[in-house]
Amino acid sequence: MEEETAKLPLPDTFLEFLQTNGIDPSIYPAIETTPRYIRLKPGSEAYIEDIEAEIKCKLQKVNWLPGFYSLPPHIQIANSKPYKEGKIYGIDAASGAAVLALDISVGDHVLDLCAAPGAKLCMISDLLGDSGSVTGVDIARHRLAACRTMLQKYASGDVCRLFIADGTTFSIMPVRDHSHSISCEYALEEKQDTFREWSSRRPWKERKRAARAREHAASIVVSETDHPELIFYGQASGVVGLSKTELYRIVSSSEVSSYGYDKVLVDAECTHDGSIRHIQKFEHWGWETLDDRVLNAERSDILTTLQLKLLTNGFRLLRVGGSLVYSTCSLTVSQNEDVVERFLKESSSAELREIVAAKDWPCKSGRIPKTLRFDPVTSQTSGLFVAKFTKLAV
Ligand SMILES: C[S@@+](CC[C@H](N)C(=O)[O-])C[C@H]1O[C@@H](n2cnc3c(N)ncnc32)[C@H](O)[C@@H]1O
Repeated sequence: MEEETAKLPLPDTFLEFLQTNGIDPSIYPAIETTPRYIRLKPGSEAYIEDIEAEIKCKLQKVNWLPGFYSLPPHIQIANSKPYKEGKIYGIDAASGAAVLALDISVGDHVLDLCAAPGAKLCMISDLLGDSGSVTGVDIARHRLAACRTMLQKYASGDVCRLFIADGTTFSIMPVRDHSHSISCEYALEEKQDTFREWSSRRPWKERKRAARAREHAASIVVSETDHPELIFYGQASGVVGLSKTELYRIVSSSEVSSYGYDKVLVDAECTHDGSIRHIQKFEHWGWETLDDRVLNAERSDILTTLQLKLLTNGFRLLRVGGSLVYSTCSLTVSQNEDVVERFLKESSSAELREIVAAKDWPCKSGRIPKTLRFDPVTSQTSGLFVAKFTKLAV
């Protein structure tokens, strides 16, 4: 281990950080051998041989994760034809596992509270097909715009809607009743105030208003007093034909218990220290920037407070009996098990659940039983922490 650590190009401050957090530094050199992963767009199975020919390598099926294939670490897919044509997604297998942990069923209404840039949201949407709905929320406009581009590229957006919003206060319910979108009478009554089919060419007035909002928004942060800005909705997302009053309706907690989301993913903002490819980028960015983006951030309470708030609000929007998955690509205890413990202490209706599918996954248990940790050495994936909760009736 000492030999491996000595070979790392990691600065001492980061090594100290890893030691303090009980993180094995040998996960970083493992980048040389950790495979990359792709997920096939459903319907592209027939093109496997063409895809292999285009990216010039054999795809290895990931037996524990349907639709996923591994590639040697040096293979780049971004300029390949199948990637540009939307036949394959670049997504780590651990991220795929976090989505599978949600156990999505046909017709589910799913909330993805930190959605951008959207690899998991696309997977959720593909699992739903043309049933249910996906609501993606993110506070960063440019990142959520990239998510919209991804949905359009893969033609996966039909049941999706995307809101720029603060996930700690987001309150919009899923649209369970789509009858408004087929009722002409209703559409006529609400004509002035009703969402029509989404188009990238927004009416002039709306574009002007959005541009004004952008100017006023302090950098990327959304004003808490504004309604969340809807930047995309698909034809079957339940938004078409809905009035703005209906969309932004405030609901009581008892309504949420029955009509809230069936599944919620909180893939929370974190220090990304488990993402080996992210950490590798500091070689280009300059290791000194690691201090601000990882080390100081981890030391500050702001990040863990944000994570707890995102988890708490995501859980608030869940219906009774629904499931929530909390994940981060940090491997520190403070951003994972500690957040889970604080949340369970404060939320009497929350119960930590075993992730049943995980019996076949190459990961280990977190410090709290039923939570999971993926890392490059154990799992041959990027680092990820995953915990699953259900909402009890109290
Ligand atoms: C780990 S990334 C999510 C990755 C995403 N789930 C995916 O699969 O592509 C965390 C995201 O949280 C967003 N974020 C940070 N603070 C937020 C907040 N208060 N509300 C909503 N999103 C937030 C960031 O902009 C970032 O896009």
